Amino acid sequence: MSYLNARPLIEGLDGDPTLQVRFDVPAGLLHDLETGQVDLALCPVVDYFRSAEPLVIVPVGGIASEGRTLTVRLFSKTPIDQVDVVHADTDSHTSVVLLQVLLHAIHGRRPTLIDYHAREHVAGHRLAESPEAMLLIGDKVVTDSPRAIEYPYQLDLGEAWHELTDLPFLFAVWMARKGTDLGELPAHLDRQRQINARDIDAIARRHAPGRGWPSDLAYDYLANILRYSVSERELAAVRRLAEMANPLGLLPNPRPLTLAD
Ligand SMILES: C=C(O[C@@H]1C=C(C(=O)O)C=C[C@H]1O)C(=O)O
Repeated sequence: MSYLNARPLIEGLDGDPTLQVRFDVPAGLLHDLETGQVDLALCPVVDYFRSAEPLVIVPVGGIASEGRTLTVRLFSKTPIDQVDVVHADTDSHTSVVLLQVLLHAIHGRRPTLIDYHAREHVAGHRLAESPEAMLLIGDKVVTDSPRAIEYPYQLDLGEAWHELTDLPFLFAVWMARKGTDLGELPAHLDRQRQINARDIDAIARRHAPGRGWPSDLAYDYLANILRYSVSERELAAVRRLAEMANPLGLLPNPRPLTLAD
């Protein structure tokens, strides 16, 4: 996964001669996992329910927040309870489902969603069309943030989820195809995450400038806003999301969560 928020899980792995690491936006990862091009991917959690191949969750690391995320946000020109069309970032799988679940649960709304190639439109401030409402995820929310004067109504999806459910939210987690022999890899990833947790300041300073993040904000984001370990509460959030999304027809295959052994 190519965003800054994956570095606390990835740092140290991409220089490891025993591993081959590939980077893509979240929505690109499932394909590589399904087609066997990679053994393990930090997939959006909804991919677990959508994959053509049965997957297992490898709960040694994920991207989660307990409350606000900073980078998963709906930007709107109209009040959130009146939004009826949303341009949704095609980098995302999970947040597109989460947004629909939240708007339905909080405001009783079922907006129409339109695919939005946000990286092309937003990056470089080429906001040619300027949609009425748009869901954006990842680094671009900070580095190419839409102007508050144009988008005065904003919703942080992690915060709205926490207010609704009192749970953290898990956006992405390591997944593998069921039956893949991962050997020592899960233990290795678990260890690396723990090593990186002691080094977040250096990780933020190393990766912020190249991505256009202010270093202090990158540190706050990685150290205080997001979390990377996966406990029973994060898994409970995935189950709750699936329960809420299923009646809306968003996750037609509500499989029980299978964890890698
Ligand atoms: C917090 C974030 O979580 C992300 C959101 C994802 C999604 O919506 O599918 C997938 C992976 C995570 O990186 C973010 O990238 O802003």
